[in-house]
Amino acid sequence: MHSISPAPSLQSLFKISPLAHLAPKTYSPQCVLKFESGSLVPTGIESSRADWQSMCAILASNVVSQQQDTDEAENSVLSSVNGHKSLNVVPVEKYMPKALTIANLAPDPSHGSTLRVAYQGVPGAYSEAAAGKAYPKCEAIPCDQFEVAFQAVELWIADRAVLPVENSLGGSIHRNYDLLLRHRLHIVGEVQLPVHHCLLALPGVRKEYLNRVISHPQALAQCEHTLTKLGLTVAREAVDDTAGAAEFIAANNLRDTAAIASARAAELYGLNILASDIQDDSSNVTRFVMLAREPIIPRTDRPFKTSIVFAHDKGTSVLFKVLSAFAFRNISLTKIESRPHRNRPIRLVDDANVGTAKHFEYMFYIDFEASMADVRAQNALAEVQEFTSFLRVLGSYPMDMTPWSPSPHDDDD
Ligand SMILES: O=C(O)C(=O)C[C@]1(C(=O)O)C=C[C@@H](O)C=C1
Repeated sequence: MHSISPAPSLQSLFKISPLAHLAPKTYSPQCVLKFESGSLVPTGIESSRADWQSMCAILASNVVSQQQDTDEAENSVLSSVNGHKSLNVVPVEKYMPKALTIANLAPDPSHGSTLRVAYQGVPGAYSEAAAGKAYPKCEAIPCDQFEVAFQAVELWIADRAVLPVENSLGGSIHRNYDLLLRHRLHIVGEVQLPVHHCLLALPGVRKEYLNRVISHPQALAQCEHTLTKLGLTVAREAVDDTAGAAEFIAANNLRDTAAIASARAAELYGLNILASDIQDDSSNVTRFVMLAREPIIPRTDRPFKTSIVFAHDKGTSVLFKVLSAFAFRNISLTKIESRPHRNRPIRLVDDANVGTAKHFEYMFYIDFEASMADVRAQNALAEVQEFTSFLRVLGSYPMDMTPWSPSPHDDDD
C-alpha cells in the first residue's frame, strides 16, 4: 500500500513544472506578433502604435468587465448539466470574419464587450459550432492554425480558445496535445460536439461527376467506409478544415470535387448536400477543450475532470505506480495519451555485453474524473509527483454532461 503524503496546496499543484522554458516568451498586450525574416517578432500593426496601444488597453480593461460574462459563459456548460441546453451554433454572420494567420495576428477593430473565442478553421467549421456551444453569446474568431488560436489568447486578441482534442472515431488530435505543453494556457472547460458530416458539391453536380473528395483529415477518416459504400472510390485530399474545403470548392467553381463538411458550411458557401450523416458511426462525437490565460477555481458540487501531463527520466517504468495512485483512490481515468518527449526523444541504455538499447521517451497525458478541490485528487497528485520528474496540471474543469441526443439515424442500425 502506498503511503499518502500530505496534500500540497492547490496553487503549488497548478504550478508544478520544471519545463517552464518550453513556454514561449510572453509578450505584453501592447504587442502583436508578425512573421518577419523567418521568425515571430513583436510589432505594431497597420495603424499607428498609439492606436494599437489604446486598442489593447480597451481589450485589457474589457477583461475585467467581461469577468461576469465569462463566468456565465463557463457556467453555461455547467447549466447544460441541469438545464438540458441544446447545441447553440453561432448565428450566420452578415459578413465573414477573416481568419487570423501567423503573419497577421491583428484583432478585428469591431471588438465590443462580448467574449472573443478563437477557433481553428473558417466559419462553418465544427470548431466554430463548438465555440458556440461552449460560449453561446461569444464572438467566434477564425484562425488558420491551432498555434494561432493559442497565440490569440496569449496576446489578449481573444479571451478563450476552443480546440478539438479527440474524436470518438478518429482518435486524438495530437497537434493540440503538443501545443498544450508548449503554451501556458489552462483548460477551463470541455464540450462534446456530435459531428454529422455531409457530402457537399456545387449545385447541379452529381455523385457520378466526382473524381475527388476533400476535407480535414479527421473528417475523411470518420467517413472512409461510408464514402466507399456510396461508390466514391475517388481520390481523397486533406485540407486544413472542413468548411475551408467547402469554401475552396465554391471559390474555384470545382465541378469534379466534393467536400465533407457541415450542413451550415453548405448554407454559407452555397453548396448542395449530396448525402447527409455520412460519418461511419452515427454517434460520432468530437471533444473540444476551452483554454484561458487563467485557471478556474475547482469545485466539488458538480462533476469535474482534471487533465495532467507528466514524464519520468526512466521512461515507462513509472506508469504502473502513477496509475495505481488513482486506482487506490477510486478515481476513474477517462483518457490516457502518450506523445514523444520532444526535448529528449531517445534514452540510450548501455549494456557492455549486448550493446546499446535505444528507448523512446514519452510525455503522458491523463484525464481523470475528479476535481482538484477533491482531497483524493490532491493526494493522488502528491503521490504522482514523487514518481515523476515533470508534472503539470493542465486544468481542472466541469465535465460536459449534456444529455445524449441520438442522431435521427440511430434507429436504422
Ligand atoms: O475542420 C473542422 O471543421 C474542424 O473543426 C476540425 C475537426 C478536427 O480537428 O477534428 C473538428 C471536428 C471534426 O472531428 C472534424 C474536424
